[in-house]
Amino acid sequence: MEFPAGFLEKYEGILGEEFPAFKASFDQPAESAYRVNPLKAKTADFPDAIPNSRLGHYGKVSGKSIAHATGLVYSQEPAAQAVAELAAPRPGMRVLDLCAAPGGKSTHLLSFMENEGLLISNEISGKRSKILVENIERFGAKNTVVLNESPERLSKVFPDYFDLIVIDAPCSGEGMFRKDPDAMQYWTPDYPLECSILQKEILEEAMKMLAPAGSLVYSTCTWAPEEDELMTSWLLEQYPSLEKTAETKCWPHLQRGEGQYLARLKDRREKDDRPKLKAAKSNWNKGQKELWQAFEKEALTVQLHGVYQVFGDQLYLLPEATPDLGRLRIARNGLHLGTFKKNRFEPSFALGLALRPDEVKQHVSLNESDFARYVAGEALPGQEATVKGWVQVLSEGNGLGFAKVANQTLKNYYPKGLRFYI
Ligand SMILES: C[S@@+](CC[C@H](N)C(=O)[O-])C[C@H]1O[C@@H](n2cnc3c(N)ncnc32)[C@H](O)[C@@H]1O
Repeated sequence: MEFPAGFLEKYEGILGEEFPAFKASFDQPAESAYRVNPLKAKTADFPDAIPNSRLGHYGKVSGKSIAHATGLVYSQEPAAQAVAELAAPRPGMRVLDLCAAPGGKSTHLLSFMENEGLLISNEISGKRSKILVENIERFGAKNTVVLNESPERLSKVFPDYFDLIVIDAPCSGEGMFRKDPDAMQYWTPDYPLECSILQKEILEEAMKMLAPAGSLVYSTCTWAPEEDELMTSWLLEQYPSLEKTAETKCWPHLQRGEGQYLARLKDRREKDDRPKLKAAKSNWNKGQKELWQAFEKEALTVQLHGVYQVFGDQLYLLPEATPDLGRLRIARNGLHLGTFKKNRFEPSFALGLALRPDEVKQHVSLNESDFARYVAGEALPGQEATVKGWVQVLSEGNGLGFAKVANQTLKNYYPKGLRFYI
């Protein structure tokens, strides 16, 4: 592997005797892994569990597999899995993932939250926030708002608000060099210092949003001390109420995985009354409420609770305690429930991914060959005569959207932008 000038010399100085093993690790293939999603109703036996990880397994999953399409698995290399494993929020917490796309840490955080509390998953880049939404939806999140904002604008809306903030910072990316050699193109000896300046700006805004007694988890996928240990020291100096409660660095010559640094800092201020933020409010009209309730009664076995908001003809459900998001740029206003059509309601694909089968009255289960036809957008004739109207489509026991059955044919609602051929 060709490294940028100055990179090997830097790590020879830092690692000393360990350096030859570090250098040799780049001759090995990058390590692949994935996590299993505990929010899904039906799981499976996956081999090769990662030691000391609650959800991780070594190995590759195909993006065209049923497990991937239904959100049962999420590909993430092993070292990156250490971040949310350390953060591990409890259900009911207010959590912010400030630099979230494409969603590796956010979906892992969700795995610990049991769909209770609130996750604000934020991504500054508009394009990347769309991929984040897709991944959050596939995961089946019911308690997540995706924002497309700068840290500065967020900190004005959420002062002292979050119990846990994860900052998986934009960084010099040295830990990705083996997996993605293109990541080397930006590296110069000064690049880590340049990244550290941006990281300080992001951390300053994050600290304005940390609730008293909250925790901040800071991570990078680089080994550069300027962005890792020195950044944590800077935080401890700037914010005397913080205490370091964990710090780890992952090296490819010492463990199976790529590069990662992570630190957890706990705020020692007394837990007192936080500023009360204005709550988000339902904004639907009577007719819209009736159309949703008619659908709920016809198709679901449960009633959904939260704040119902309509944008244009789209209906969303926010967790009960969501604050008013004001003028923030919203990429996903909670769970997308569906679309108001003339005198009827059409459920969304996201709702069919998020609901467990026992929350829906009718289902159509796809075998492997029907799955291939369904994700390619085909209608599926030959359904049972007793099945009519909205059904949740299941594959290997997990939801894969809603579809409508009429005249024994399943009409395909699989989103056009997600269709693929196997
Ligand atoms: C390391 S990546 C995040 C990876 C993500 N946490 C995951 O696990 O999938 C860092 C993210 O920070 C975003 N970013 C870049 N500049 C930023 C800034 N000034 N403030 C906040 N986020 C920024 C990038 O767009 C990128 O998506």
